Amino acid sequence: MSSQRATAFVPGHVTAFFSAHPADDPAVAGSRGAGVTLTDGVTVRVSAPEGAVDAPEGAVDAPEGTVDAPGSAGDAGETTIDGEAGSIGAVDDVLAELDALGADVAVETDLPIGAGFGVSGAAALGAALAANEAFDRGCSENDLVRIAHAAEVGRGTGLGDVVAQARGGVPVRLEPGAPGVGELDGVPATARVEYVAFGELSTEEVLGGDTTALSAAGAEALDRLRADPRLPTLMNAARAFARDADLLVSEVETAIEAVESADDEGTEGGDDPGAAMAMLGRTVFALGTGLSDAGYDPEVCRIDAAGARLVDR
Ligand SMILES: Nc1ncnc2c1ncn2[C@@H]1O[C@H](COP(=O)(O)OP(=O)(O)OP(=O)(O)O)[C@@H](O)[C@H]1O
Ligand SMILES: CC(C)(CO)[C@@H](O)C(=O)[O-]
Repeated sequence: MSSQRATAFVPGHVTAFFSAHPADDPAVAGSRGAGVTLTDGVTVRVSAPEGAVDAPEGAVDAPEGTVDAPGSAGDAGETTIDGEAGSIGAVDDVLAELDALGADVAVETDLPIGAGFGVSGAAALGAALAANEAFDRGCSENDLVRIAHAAEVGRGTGLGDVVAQARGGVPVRLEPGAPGVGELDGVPATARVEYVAFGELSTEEVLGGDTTALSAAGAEALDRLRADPRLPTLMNAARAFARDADLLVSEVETAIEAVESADDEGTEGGDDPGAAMAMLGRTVFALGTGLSDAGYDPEVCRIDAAGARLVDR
């Protein structure tokens, strides 16, 4: 059935550690690693222009010349980010792939952009889910994840966020790539998540540089998590990764240390999973109450249980 407007919600995704696996084929390119998906995420509403969706049988024809031919994309639509005109390259590429360039796209998020929450991947995947529905394109979920993954990888704004966001929970990327190529597992867990974003770190710059040392550290972290798929091990491996990959920024290092000290002084005996750096942003995240215990004023959400989905809005 065709509908002219559809909305999707896609969880934010914080990568705890990763190794980069570039390839010419964007479905094969990606990352290994692990992270957490968040109940804080990105909502994407797509509106198809009149006439861009095949009219149901028996529908009255619109007067000639007033609408585009059924199925055509028509003139380029508008994208807004939190109500302001803007653009996200991966979203444009998703719309082009779905022959939906005429769509108006409204991206809404409380998450900061460029600070390690995978907002561009979420926007791309949300646009794919919502445009498929609004334009009645008939793609499967795997098709849409593939399209969004290829757009995100093609733009250099992420490698593994889209597949993780499609899954939800605590995704572990065992093999890089889109559905049918990559392989996912997960840590079966839920938790409160706290985070403080201090600023942006350019994904394109890090991925465009030499990733050899980073990827070696990411491979080691993944081995540790596979041997013990639990949240404290995820956070320990993430802290070691940020240090070994030489990505740790000073504000985040200070916050991680403050969380550790507050935990040592706590009455519970220092068993909190602690804090780590969000890849790739100047952002610290903690599982539990570590950041608030350490005197920060963090945003608070939870691990998202469901993954990307269409919503009634
Ligand atoms: N206000 C904005 N600030 C930063 N980027 C923006 C903004 N508006 C649109 N963009 C676009 O959004 C994309 C941001 O991608 P980028 O990979 O830097 O961030 P991200 O997806 O939020 O997360 P991550 O840091 O996890 O990779 C880019 O394509 C950029 O051009
Ligand atoms: C490269 C990356 C860290 C950017 O957010 C992420 O996409 C990932 O883990 O592949």
